[in-house]
Amino acid sequence: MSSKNKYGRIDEEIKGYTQEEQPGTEHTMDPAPIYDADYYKGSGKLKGKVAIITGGDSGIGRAVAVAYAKEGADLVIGYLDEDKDAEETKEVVQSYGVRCEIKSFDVTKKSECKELVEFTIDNFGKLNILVNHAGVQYPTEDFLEITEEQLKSTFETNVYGFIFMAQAALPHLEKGDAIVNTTSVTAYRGSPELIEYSATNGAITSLTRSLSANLADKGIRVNGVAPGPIYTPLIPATFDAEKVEKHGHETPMGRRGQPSELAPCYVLLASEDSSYMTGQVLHVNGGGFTTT
Ligand SMILES: NC(=O)C1=CN([C@@H]2O[C@H](COP(=O)(O)OP(=O)(O)OC[C@H]3O[C@@H](n4cnc5c(N)ncnc54)[C@H](O)[C@@H]3O)[C@@H](O)[C@H]2O)C=CC1
Ligand SMILES: CC(=O)C(C)=O
Repeated sequence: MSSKNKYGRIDEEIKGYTQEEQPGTEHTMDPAPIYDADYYKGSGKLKGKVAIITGGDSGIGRAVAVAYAKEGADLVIGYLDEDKDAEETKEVVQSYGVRCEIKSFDVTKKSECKELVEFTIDNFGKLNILVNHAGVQYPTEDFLEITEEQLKSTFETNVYGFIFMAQAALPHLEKGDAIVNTTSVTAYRGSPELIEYSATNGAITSLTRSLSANLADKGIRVNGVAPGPIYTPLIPATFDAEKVEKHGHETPMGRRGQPSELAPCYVLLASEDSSYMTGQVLHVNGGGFTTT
């Protein structure tokens, strides 16, 4: 296990490199992302809860899985096809004494989203928390080169997938349960080369606000987290080596974030500690970006 937290690694310079395909893989990343902060101690905030995390095999999703495990939640991890990462996540999560099941699925297919939820109910008998995190991005400098296929993939994964998962989960959610959606800083400040991706994140932010209003009277809360530049497989799998090397350098804090630095926000939004919060987005981005 490569990434127990060391504060000393947070500022680490990273030499640029890339991965061949998306989704990328975490077990091939060097240095490995930090997903398990040893200063983060659980205190039973999610004890007895069952959570689904889409895209939970790696990156931010993996760090959320580890923090949820430390807080006592049983987990189902949904992911596209990165079996080795998913197995590794399952192993780490289980080391914290909770149950974890993993399932490969395609979030763009409504039927497979339904199957992931049914798999959860079959294994755990209930569902309390849905973390919508699976996503794709295709950096494209020339707006005219955004193909219909790319547009479809981005919207079907990042927007349709979130809605399909929420629809599948809703019949099982009760008062006190929660949905947490991952959006992005790009929804708030735009991105010249992630145009349709930023638009999907704008949609996720709006979805979060609207669904929160729709479900408020049921006592089901819907909130979001908007990460800035975070070191995950998505980055070397989609950006060139120079961008990977400089990722996050533009932020006021002058560095990329690590997945472990976001996980506490996902714990907060899933737990009773945020019982009067709904329709909100927490911004974890190294500072300075517009957050309204
Ligand atoms: N890493 C970053 O700098 C930022 C990431 N984000 C968001 O984080 C999410 C990406 O996660 P990261 O943790 O960065 O990277 P990651 O590469 O670890 O995660 C991507 C996940 O999406 C899943 N996925 C992709 N297509 C799928 C499909 N069709 N069906 C099921 N699962 C699918 C993959 O299996 C993988 O687990 C996205 O929603 C992205 O918008 C937002 C802002 C910044
Ligand atoms: C900011 C953002 O969404 C990425 C992927 O860098």
